[in-house]
Amino acid sequence: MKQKSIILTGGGTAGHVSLNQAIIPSLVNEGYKVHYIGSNDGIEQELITQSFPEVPYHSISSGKLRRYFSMKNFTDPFKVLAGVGQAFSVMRKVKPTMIFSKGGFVSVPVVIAAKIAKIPVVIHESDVTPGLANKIALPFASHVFTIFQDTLKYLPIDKATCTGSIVREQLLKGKGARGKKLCGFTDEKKILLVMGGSLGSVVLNDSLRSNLPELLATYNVIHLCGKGNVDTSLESLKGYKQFDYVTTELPDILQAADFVVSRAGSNSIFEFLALKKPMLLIPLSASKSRGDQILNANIFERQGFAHVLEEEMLSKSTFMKAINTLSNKRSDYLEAMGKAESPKTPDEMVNLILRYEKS
Ligand SMILES: CC(=O)N[C@H]1[C@@H](OP(=O)(O)OP(=O)(O)OC[C@H]2O[C@@H](n3ccc(=O)[nH]c3=O)[C@H](O)[C@@H]2O)O[C@H](CO)[C@@H](O)[C@@H]1O
Repeated sequence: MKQKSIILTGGGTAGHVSLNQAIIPSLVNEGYKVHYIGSNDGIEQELITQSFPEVPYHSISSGKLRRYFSMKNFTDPFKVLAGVGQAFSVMRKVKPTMIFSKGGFVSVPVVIAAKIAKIPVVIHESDVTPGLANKIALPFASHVFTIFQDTLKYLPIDKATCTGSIVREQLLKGKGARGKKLCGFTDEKKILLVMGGSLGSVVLNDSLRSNLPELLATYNVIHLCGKGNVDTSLESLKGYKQFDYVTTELPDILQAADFVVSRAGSNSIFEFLALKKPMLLIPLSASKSRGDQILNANIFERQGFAHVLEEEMLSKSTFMKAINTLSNKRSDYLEAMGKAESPKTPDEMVNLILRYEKS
């Protein structure tokens, strides 16, 4: 029997790739030949080709979908059109039984091409409110899966299902001792992990660094600061370890951490929840985004998993005060997180997705 193929897409930031990384091993176990369509300059190319060399990566052209005025708004539709053509020819060659899209700009031409090629599309939305790319993709999709229950109210009732979170299995297998060794931490101080999402956050980086002398008196700090944001002048500081972006090291680093300070991208916060890490969330403000992280963060705070500090309220003193709250209420957060639903396994998610493939 001929091996079945499936095409995954999604990118722009790691938040639009994480779930794909999680399900690739399960799809391969199910006997599928997995292909990936992404852009040629997005983070997805590195994440997929480095971890899954057996997955053919097809890069296409795609345009950014902006909510603001830019001259590029006149040229990008042509890039999207070119991307549709490129994605269509990949589909004719690969003949997939379905497309799974995790969103992000690059997924738009892929989903449109799938409609033209009459290939079923399933999409996934991990934030409370659907992102722009997924909103555009929705009419072309057979089904949409969500992590948050609240997302269902923004979607057609007959084609949406909430599955809860899925965390890549590798992240659950870290060793704290290895994480500490990697950072060169030898004393018994608690470890604070600061992570500004997959791209890093200048706001979080600045807040942390302005409080470092005070923080290092009590904590060891691991800082995932984003590509190009390592401050070499701080490299010799005892108890402070910076990385721009980590891949295979992340499970050990997460395991080593006692607390987390983070943006509120949905993949990250569900990973912290799965690993029971009390978290201070500083969501990306509504002035810089559609406000999705604020909604994600508020839901976590209501459930007792997180303390939230709005970006507009962020200062040297509110940052330190929030860290103290996190530390003082650590056992309350752990108790609430202990009662949370466990994430779905990648195998369970794959079984749900494959229900929509072309027979
Ligand atoms: C600026 C922006 O558009 N942010 C969006 C983006 O965030 P972003 O891409 O930051 O997404 P998430 O926080 O959801 O996920 C980040 C992923 O990167 C991984 N990671 C991070 C740092 C690192 O060094 N190594 C590593 O592997 C994390 O484990 C996680 O799986 O997508 C999210 C999910 O749609 C949205 O909620 C965010 O609003």
